[in-house]
Amino acid sequence: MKNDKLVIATKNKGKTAEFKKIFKPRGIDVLTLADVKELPEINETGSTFLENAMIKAEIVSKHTNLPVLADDSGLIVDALDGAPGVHSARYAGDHDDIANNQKLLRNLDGIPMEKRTARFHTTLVLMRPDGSKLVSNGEIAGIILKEPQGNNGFGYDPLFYVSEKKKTLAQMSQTEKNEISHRGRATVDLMTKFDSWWRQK
Ligand SMILES: O=c1nc[nH]c2c1ncn2[C@H]1C[C@H](O)[C@@H](COP(=O)(O)OP(=O)(O)OP(=O)(O)O)O1
Ligand SMILES: [Mg+2]
Repeated sequence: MKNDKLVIATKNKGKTAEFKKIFKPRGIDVLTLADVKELPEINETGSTFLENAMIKAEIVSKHTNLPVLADDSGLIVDALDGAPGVHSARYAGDHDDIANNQKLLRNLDGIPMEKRTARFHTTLVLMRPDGSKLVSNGEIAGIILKEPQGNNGFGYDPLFYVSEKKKTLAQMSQTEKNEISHRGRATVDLMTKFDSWWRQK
């Protein structure tokens, strides 16, 4: 497993930091899209997390000729019939976390705490240039607060309250978040199959 390279197919700095923390201890050399030259355009046109993760994984693994891990994730809010869902990154503006959080709060205006239930979802696709792949999923349940709390993490973290921990994801350290988050859980699920998949070339 020494000198093995894995490209994380994300432009999201928050995701990148979380994945580096997870994969570096495994002796895997983690590259990101910042290391990829002449990256083709990636349009997330899928209607499911799986479709979008597949789009990212396919484009990047073909282009780099390396194994790639792609993450598509988002926030599913019950009172909004599952929105923003696959559109989480583009809910209010293109990758504008502050605008996205404000729009979420506006759309939940007047909704009482007990009806503000939500979950984060992650689908991971690990793919080789030959198209062979591993897929995993992870979720975490929470409640959307009426105002943000905490400065860690990224995206919707300051609004996402985890009852068991009595704090938001943005009030947790990266290690604490990885232990319980959708992304952390999807990664644990992936890792149960990873070692044997990674060795078979
Ligand atoms: O742990 C999380 N904590 C807070 N917010 C999160 C989290 N995980 C996903 N999210 C939100 C951020 C973004 O609004 C959307 C993901 O969209 P998604 O397309 O998967 O990622 P992205 O466009 O930011 O980066 P990229 O596609 O290059 O991986 O869900
Ligand atoms: Mg995206």
